[in-house]
Amino acid sequence: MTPAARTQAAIDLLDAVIEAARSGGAAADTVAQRFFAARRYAGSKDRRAIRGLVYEAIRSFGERPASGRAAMVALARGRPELADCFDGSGYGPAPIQADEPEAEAALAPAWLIDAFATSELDTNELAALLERAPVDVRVNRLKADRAAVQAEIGGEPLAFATDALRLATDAPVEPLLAWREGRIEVQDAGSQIVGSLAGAEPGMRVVDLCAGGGGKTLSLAAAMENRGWIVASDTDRARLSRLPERAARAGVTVAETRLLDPKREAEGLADLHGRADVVLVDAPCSATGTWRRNPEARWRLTPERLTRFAEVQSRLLDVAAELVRPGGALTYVVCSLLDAEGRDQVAAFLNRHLGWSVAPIEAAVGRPHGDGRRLTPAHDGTDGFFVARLVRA
Ligand SMILES: C[S@@+](CC[C@H](N)C(=O)[O-])C[C@H]1O[C@@H](n2cnc3c(N)ncnc32)[C@H](O)[C@@H]1O
Repeated sequence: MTPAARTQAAIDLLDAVIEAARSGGAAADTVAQRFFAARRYAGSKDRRAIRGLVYEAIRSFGERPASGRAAMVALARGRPELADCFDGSGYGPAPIQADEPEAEAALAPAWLIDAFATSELDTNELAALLERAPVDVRVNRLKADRAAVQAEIGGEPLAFATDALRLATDAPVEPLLAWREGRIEVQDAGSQIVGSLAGAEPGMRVVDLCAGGGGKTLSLAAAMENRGWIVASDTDRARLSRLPERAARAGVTVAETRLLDPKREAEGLADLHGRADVVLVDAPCSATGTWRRNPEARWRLTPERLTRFAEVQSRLLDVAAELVRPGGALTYVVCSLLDAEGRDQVAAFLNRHLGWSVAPIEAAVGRPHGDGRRLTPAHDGTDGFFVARLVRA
C-alpha cells in the first residue's frame, strides 16, 4: 500500500473505532482485527503503519472526534509527510481544505479532567495514563519460579512484585512455550499486587466475586498453593467460560466457576453466606486506570455510565459483605482512579455496615488514598488501581 492509501485506511479504521465507541460496540483492538480480516491485501507492514496512526490519533484526542478524517487532519498539522498523503490520488484521502474541521488535542474529555482533579490526580498522572504500557507476566508459582522463567524468556524482574517479569511493549507472549505450558500468565504488575493483597492462603475458602476470565482467580490459587476452595463467579457467561481452560493450563484445580444472575448474585452464592475467609471484589468499573492499553475507553465513558458503575459497585460490596465470615476479609479493587469508584465507595460502605473496619495495607508500591491504596502509572509504573481491605468483626 502507498503511504496515502495507508492514511485513508487509518481514517476508515478510525471511523469504525469512533462509531463503536459511540454506540457501545467492540473495543478498538477488536474493531482493528475485524478491519484487517476484511482487508487481506494489507501486509504486516501496512497493518503496523495503519494501527500506529490510529492509536496515535486515539491517544492525541481526548474527546471523541467527529470523524476519522477530522482526527487524521489534525494529526497531519505540523507533520508534512502525513499532510502530503492527503493528495487525492487513487486510494489516498482528498486534499485538506483550509477551513476543514479538526479534532482538538486533549488528554481526556473536559468532565473527566475535572473528575480526575477532584480525585487528586494531576495532569502528569493523566498523561502517564496515555503512554504505552509494557507487557507484564506473572510467573505461576504452581509450576515454575521466576529465575528459571527469566532465564528462558528474559524480561526484567520487578522488585515490588515477587512473581512479575516485565517484557517490552507489544512483546508476544502466547507463542512462548512458557505460556502454553501454563508457567506464565499475562497480568499487569499492579493487578498482581492488588490480587495478592486479598490475603488468600492455603486451605482458605475464597470467593472471587467478579472473576471474569480468571486473571486474579489464578493468582489467588497460586497464593493458596492450590489448596482450599475458590468460587469464581461472574454474570458474564462468555468471560467466565474462558476460566476453566486457563485454570487447566495453569494446573489450578481448586477453582469452581459459578455464573450469577445480575441483581440475584446473593442467591447464587447463598451456600457461602457468612462462610468465606476471603472475598475479592474486582468490581466492574470505568477502567480509567487501564487507558494505557485501551485509550479509546475515554471516548466511551459518560457521566451516566460512571453513575451506573458506581451503583453496581456499591451493590456488589453489599453482596460480598454477606459472604464474609466473622473475622474474614473483603478486598475491594477497581482499575479506576476516580474516587467515585474507589475511595468514596469504601467510605460509603463503612457508613452502611457497622462492625467492619479498615485493615492497613503493607505494600512496596502505591500510596495511601482514603481508606485504601492507589497505584498509578506515573508513580508506580503499573496500571492504575484503587484497593482497600475491609475486615469483619
Ligand atoms: C474488572 S473485571 C474482572 C477482571 C477479573 N477479576 C480478572 O482479574 O481478570 C469486572 C468483572 O465484573 C463482572 N461483573 C459485572 N457485573 C457483575 C455482577 N453483577 N456480579 C458479578 N460480576 C459482575 C464483569 O463481567 C467483569 O468480568
